[in-house]
Amino acid sequence: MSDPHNPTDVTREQAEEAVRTLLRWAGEDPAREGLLDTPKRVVKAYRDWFSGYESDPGDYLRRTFKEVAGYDEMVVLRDIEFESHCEHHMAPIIGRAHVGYMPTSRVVGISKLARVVEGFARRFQVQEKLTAEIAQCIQDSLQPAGVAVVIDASHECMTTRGVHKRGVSMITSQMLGTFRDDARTRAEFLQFIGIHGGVR
Ligand SMILES: Nc1nc2c(ncn2[C@@H]2O[C@H](COP(=O)(O)OP(=O)(O)OP(=O)(O)O)[C@@H](O)[C@H]2O)c(=O)[nH]1
Ligand SMILES: [Zn+2]
Repeated sequence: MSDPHNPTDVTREQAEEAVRTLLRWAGEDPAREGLLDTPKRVVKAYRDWFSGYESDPGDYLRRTFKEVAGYDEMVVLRDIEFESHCEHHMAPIIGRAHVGYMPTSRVVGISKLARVVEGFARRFQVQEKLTAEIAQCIQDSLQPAGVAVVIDASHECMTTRGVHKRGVSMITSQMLGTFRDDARTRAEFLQFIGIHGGVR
């Protein structure tokens, strides 16, 4: 029977077996009582963490509003919290995204910008790609005069393993159109999101 939430060729049973294999690799006994339901829970958690593959984030931006009489300045949504996973270690990336765009004739329901962030975050990512994908999706869908995306995130592959550096955050930005070409527009956006001359 086909499962609308599983567009892949991997069955749930195969995914659960892979979790049991990893448990054994870590030194555990998957048959231990406390771990019996763990593969089922992990597979369910994966459907949540990686639900971004089930949708095209651009679809969230199809519904726009034309009646914005007189408004011709930037729209900024700041501090959009997100969780993602790095594609190198499958470890969490936890952070905030700030998104701005300069509407031309149409605006979008503001929650939809956060949905676009979620749609790309709930995939395996590198932060640079996540930043660029969000910006390009908004640019392609709304065709505004410009888009700005800044992401500030911490990578658990750096904090809980490997180099073990806590408190480090990575900041990336992707500026398109007027945010890229006009220093004053970019500065206003950075001021709106609370980054002044690099100090938050
Ligand atoms: N540029 C970038 N690097 C990332 C991101 N997420 C994780 N990384 C880095 O990806 C790199 C992978 O490096 P490798 O040397 O292949 O992996 P590794 O041996 O596990 O490296 P260490 O983390 O240094 O132990 C590491 O430096 C990670 O910190 C990201 O979103 N962007
Ligand atoms: Zn990583």
